[in-house]
Amino acid sequence: MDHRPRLLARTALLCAVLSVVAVGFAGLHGLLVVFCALIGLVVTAVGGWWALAHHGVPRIVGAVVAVAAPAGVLVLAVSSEVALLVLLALGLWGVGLVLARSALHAARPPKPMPTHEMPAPRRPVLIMNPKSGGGKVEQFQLVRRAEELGARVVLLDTSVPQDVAGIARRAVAEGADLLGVAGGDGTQALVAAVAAEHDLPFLVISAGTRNHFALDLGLDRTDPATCLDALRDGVELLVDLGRVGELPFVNTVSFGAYAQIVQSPQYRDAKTATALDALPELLLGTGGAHLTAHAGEHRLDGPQALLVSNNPYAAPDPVSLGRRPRLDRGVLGVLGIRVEGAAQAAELALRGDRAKGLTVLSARQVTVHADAAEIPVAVDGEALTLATPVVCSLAVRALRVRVPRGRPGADPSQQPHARRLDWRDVARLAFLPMENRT
Ligand SMILES: Nc1ncnc2c1ncn2[C@@H]1O[C@H](COP(=O)(O)OP(=O)(O)OP(=O)(O)O)[C@@H](O)[C@H]1O
Repeated sequence: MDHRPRLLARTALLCAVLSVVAVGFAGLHGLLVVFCALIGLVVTAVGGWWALAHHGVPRIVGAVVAVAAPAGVLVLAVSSEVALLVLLALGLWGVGLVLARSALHAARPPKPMPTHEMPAPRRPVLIMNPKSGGGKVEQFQLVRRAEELGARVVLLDTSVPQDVAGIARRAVAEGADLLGVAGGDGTQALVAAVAAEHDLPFLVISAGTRNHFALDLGLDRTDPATCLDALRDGVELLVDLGRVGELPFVNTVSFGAYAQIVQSPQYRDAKTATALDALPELLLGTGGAHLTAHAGEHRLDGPQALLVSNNPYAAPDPVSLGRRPRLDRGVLGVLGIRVEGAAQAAELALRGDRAKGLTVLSARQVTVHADAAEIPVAVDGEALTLATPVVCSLAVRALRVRVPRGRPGADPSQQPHARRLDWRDVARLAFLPMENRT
């Protein structure tokens, strides 16, 4: 029997208790510092809301408050007599959190996606975008390396818009027995759909800028050439393929504020300035369509931002989504944000993913209605406009992805511990007999 999870859980609880004891030793002063830190968090969130949701003077005041509040708390904590004890308490709490997450992770490690042995392709065709990732195709000599492994390479001419799905279909008609892409996730999705349509294996080469799909397949994002190893010694994963309206997607479909901002022609050149300019109207509900989403039996009314993903992300954190441990669960991840004022921004800061303004769920289908005939939608990061209602769904395990047998992220149990933390689970793990823990 593995005692590590129990040991980790008990140590985590011990750290948490010691942290409380340290605050207790610091007495009234210590409690005051902790209380001020919480107030500081609330004031920072309120300042942040004013900075994002307003223009002009209120924005400047909000930004100053958002920066001054944590600085003030820091000065107060350092100058107080009990600074060391408070620091110790914070340190213990931090270590406790890390250990608690590790304990839960060790008790129920996510299982890797099953792999399937399939014969190597004999007529692989790889579509490569020389502009992706700032020129990774040339930087990593992908054309030469792929040809050495027996692949035919089609280099995209990016001087005019290319019908990538059409190129892939032609390759299939000419006898390709594998399709692959060295390019961004939008291009990956278009060719993946053609591969799925013909039940052919699909090869992902992480030559884009973000490579989110490659990341969640466990591929090496630092060296796209390693993805070509799948041609020599590969296995297959059966993964889900997203569909939004008539279009395929491999990662995410985004509605609301983000989708609206990336539509803006100025966005590519000045991302932050464009976002700051558009956010007040979008957050206060005057700048975009009113959305209503139906996800299974749930209804999300008026989310300012809505993210639908091909399988749920491990950490329901709207800022850094982390990664999807599996791509074959047959469900969409749904993340909706609705923050209507400074009070709700403060609640979000204090309660994180438990705040009312944040909805996290999974569903087999998501339908987005709007009070407009068309809405901006970002599909795998590409800015599009789609007719409403917009329906998102999944073709379950419809895509055969050929990946190298040895790839760095194959085992999700080795990934950062992003699971939602509930101290009751930690206590159960620490003290209940094995069979009563769930
Ligand atoms: N179908 C296409 N036809 C012509 N040019 C294209 C096409 N798709 C992409 N491009 C060009 O290639 C550039 C790189 O696009 P791509 O999305 O492949 O990579 P990226 O932007 O580096 O990666 P990511 O999508 O991860 O940000 C685009 O800016 C565009 O100019």
